[in-house]
Order: sequence, then structure tokens, then C-alpha cells
Amino acid sequence: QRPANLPPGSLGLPVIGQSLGLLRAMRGNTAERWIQDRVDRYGPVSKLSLFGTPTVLVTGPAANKFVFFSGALVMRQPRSVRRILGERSLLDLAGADHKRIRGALAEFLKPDMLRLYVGKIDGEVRRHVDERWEGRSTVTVMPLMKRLTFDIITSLLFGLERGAVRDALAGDFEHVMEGMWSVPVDLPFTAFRRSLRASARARRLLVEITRETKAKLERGEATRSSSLIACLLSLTDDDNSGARLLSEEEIVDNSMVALVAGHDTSSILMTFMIRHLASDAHTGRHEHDEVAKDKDDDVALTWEDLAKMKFTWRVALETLRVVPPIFGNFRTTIQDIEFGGYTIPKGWQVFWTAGVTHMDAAIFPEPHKFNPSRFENNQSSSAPPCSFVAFGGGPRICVGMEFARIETLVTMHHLLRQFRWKLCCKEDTFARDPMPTPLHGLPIEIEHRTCS
Ligand code: HEM
Repeated sequence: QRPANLPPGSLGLPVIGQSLGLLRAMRGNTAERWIQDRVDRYGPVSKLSLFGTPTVLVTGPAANKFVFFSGALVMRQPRSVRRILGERSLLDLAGADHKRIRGALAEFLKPDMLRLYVGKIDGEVRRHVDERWEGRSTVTVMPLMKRLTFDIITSLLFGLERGAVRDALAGDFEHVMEGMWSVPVDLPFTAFRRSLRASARARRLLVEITRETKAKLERGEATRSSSLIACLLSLTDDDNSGARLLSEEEIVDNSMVALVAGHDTSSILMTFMIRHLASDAHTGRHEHDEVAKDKDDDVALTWEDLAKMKFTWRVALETLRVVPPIFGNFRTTIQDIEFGGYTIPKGWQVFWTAGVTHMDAAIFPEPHKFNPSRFENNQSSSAPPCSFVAFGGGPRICVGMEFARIETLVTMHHLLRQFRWKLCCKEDTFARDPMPTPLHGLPIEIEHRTCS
């Protein structure tokens, strides 16, 4: 029996609910408006039905905090995501199981390791600029940034260097994302079918890599810290039997998540930064010229150099505020739970989104104005907790946040030092598919800059 004090709103049509309305709004880039309209109509807590499950939409910092910290909510991906990425990744684990896999990922993303990555990322970015930007008058930013971030993550976390295998995997991952948020019916010509097929090919390759890595570990030719897969293979059960904790399937599922989470988000951040910087108003080129002043051109950036790029990181944070790559995400209740004076029944989804909070004028004055200085002093200290949620929050806050900072700063350094650019399209719009995708992939005209 349903509790009497359910949140206001309607569950809409059976199965479909409001899914098509939301997906249409995302493609038309009016999803923030769509959410705001619901908030205006029903308040910050309302019920609806998304992707086949009754759902409660919650907005605002207090709601974000509730979602990120409540022990009665677990992360559970929509069926489409689970079919594509796998059922056994950390995204669908809770408690100690989640902590253990997250710990393995965090081992590769902790400051000691990140410090070592800067030089390698610098090398990938330089090669990318030489091969794909140099000598051209126009480039299309979004596919280039996707490829760059994919190459960075595969080489650093999976030890997969340039060549035919990496090219094939990159091709598959272009399709993997397509059907992630869709009605999960496997029919010909649908984005969902294309995603499933691409995911199956990518998984076969990851199985091969896992087996090779296992053999290398057994022969003593690799160690736990050789790659993320080696680390996942080295996790053992708590009972000291030395038994491997994760099956091959679990290793592949978690690798799929790391690959998707580790490249698709930061590529969007860089794409939208390049879009904002086209107007030249916020480039902060000066700090990059200062960093370069004391170095030979062919010497790689260091961790210490990145610490001097404070303004550029503020531009990144402001870009993430205005266009958060992750629109929002779902949790599932494991018991009836109270929030905002309403009951959310056990088994319902809770849907948090970033946009409404990021555009709240009470937290971010003049929210439509692009103003990186609002992130001076570590974000405005007067803002309530969980106001800036582009990286989520609580125990599931993005584990790759610092990694994203490093690759973004290295990339922007080389682009800002070497080029000026302007947008080719007069109409400067984007759709969410489900990630923000600028019109035509953001073609820009570039010209070489004479560096000081
Ligand atoms: C600008 C870049 C990035 C953005 C905006 C971003 C955003 C997010 C957000 C919002 C979440 C939390 C989702 C939720 O709580 O519902 C998350 C989680 C996660 N992110 Fe990122 N991310 C970025 C880069 C990365 C990178 C580079 C990696 C890997 C190297 C990564 C790996 C992950 C993983 C594995 C999780 C799941 C953590 C968990 O459930 O414990 N992300 N990210």
C-alpha cells in the first residue's frame, strides 16, 4: 500500500511516464527549463516516472546533500546503462563492496600517482596538437577532445599505447555512449542496439587484456601498480585465503565504467572551455605565458607549473557550473524514507540534477553571467554545502576530479599558448545526448599565435 503523503506530481503514462518528455527536452537543450517548470509547478520535491520506474525529483543544496549522504539511498543505474556497461560495476555496489573497488581506482588517482602522470599527459597532448591541430585552419573540437581524453585515460590507467588496438577501442567507445539513456529495447537501427554492439566488442578486448595481464602477474612480469586491471586482479578476499576477489566479468565491468567516466566528462569540459574562450574575454593567457617564460619549449609541464594555473581552473569550474557534463543521476531507496515532508517509498528512484542549483540566483548571483571570479577563495564560502555539484558529493564524489583538473590544465596550456580561435557557427547551441554536444561538434577557425 502506498503511503498517503507522496510528493505532488503525476506518474504519467505506464512504463513511459515522463521519459520521452525529458529526453526531448535534453535533445532540444531545454532540459534545465523542463526541470525548473516542474519545480515552479510542484515545488522542490515532486514525483514522476522515468525510464520505467516511479521517481522523485529533488532539487536544491539540501536535496543534493540528502541524496549524496543518505544511507537509505543506493546508486542503481537505469536498465539501459546496466545493459551497456555491465551489471557488476562499482556504480551498482554499496557499502564495503563499493568502497573496495573505489579504493582500487583511487590508488591510481591519488596525488602521488597524479604527480607522476603530468609528464605523460603533457606528451600525449603535445603529440595530439602536432598531429591534429598543427597546419590546419579549422578543426572540430568535440571529437578531438574525446579522442585526446580517451588516449590519456587508456594509456595511463590501462597501459594501452597508440596503435590499431587503441584506435579500434576508441571507435567503439564513440558508440557506447549513444544509447546510455534510452528506453532499453534492443531493436534494429536504435541507438541502444548500436551501443550494445559497440560495448560487446569493447568487452571482448578488455577480456583479452585482463587475461594477458593475469598471465603477466603470474609470471612476475607485472605488479599491482602496472595498470588498473592489474590492480583489480590483485584485490583479494578479506579471509586471507588469497582468493581473487573479482571475477573476470567484474573486472571488465569496472574497466568499462572507468573508461566511460574517465574520458567523456573531461572531454566535454575542455570542449566547452574552448567554446567560452573563443571570445578571448576570459582566456587568462597571461598565466600560461608566465609559466612558459622560465622553461624551454620542449620541457614537459610539472605538477608545480599546474599549481600556478589558478585562473584557468576557475574558468573550468565556471564552465562546469554553466554546463555540467553530468546532467544528474539516480539513486534507489532501500526503505521508505522521508524528505521535505513527503514519503518516498522503498524501491523508487530519486533523481538529482545539477542545473537548478547551479542557476539559483540566491547562491550564484547573476547566474547567467559567465564569471570565473565567483570561484575565488575556493568557491564562495557563503554558499551552502552541495551548491556546486558538477562532481557530485559525499562518499561517491567523483574519484577522478583531480585527474580531470590535470588533463584540462595541461591541454588548455598548450592550446592557449599556441593558438587563437573563433567559432565557425553563428548559432552557438548544444543538445544533451545525454552529454552536452555542441552544434556540429564545435568547428572553430584557428590561427597560430606568436608566443612571447
Ligand atoms: C570534468 C570531468 C568530470 C566530471 C564533471 C565528473 C562528474 C562526476 C559526477 C557528477 C559523479 C558522481 C555521480 C553521482 O553521484 O551520481 C562522478 C563519479 C565518478 N567519476 Fe567522474 N567526472 C569527471 C571526470 C572523471 C574522471 C577523469 C574519472 C576517471 C579517471 C572519473 C571517474 C568517476 C567514477 C569512477 C565515478 C563513480 C564514483 C563512485 O561511485 O564512487 N570521473 N563523476
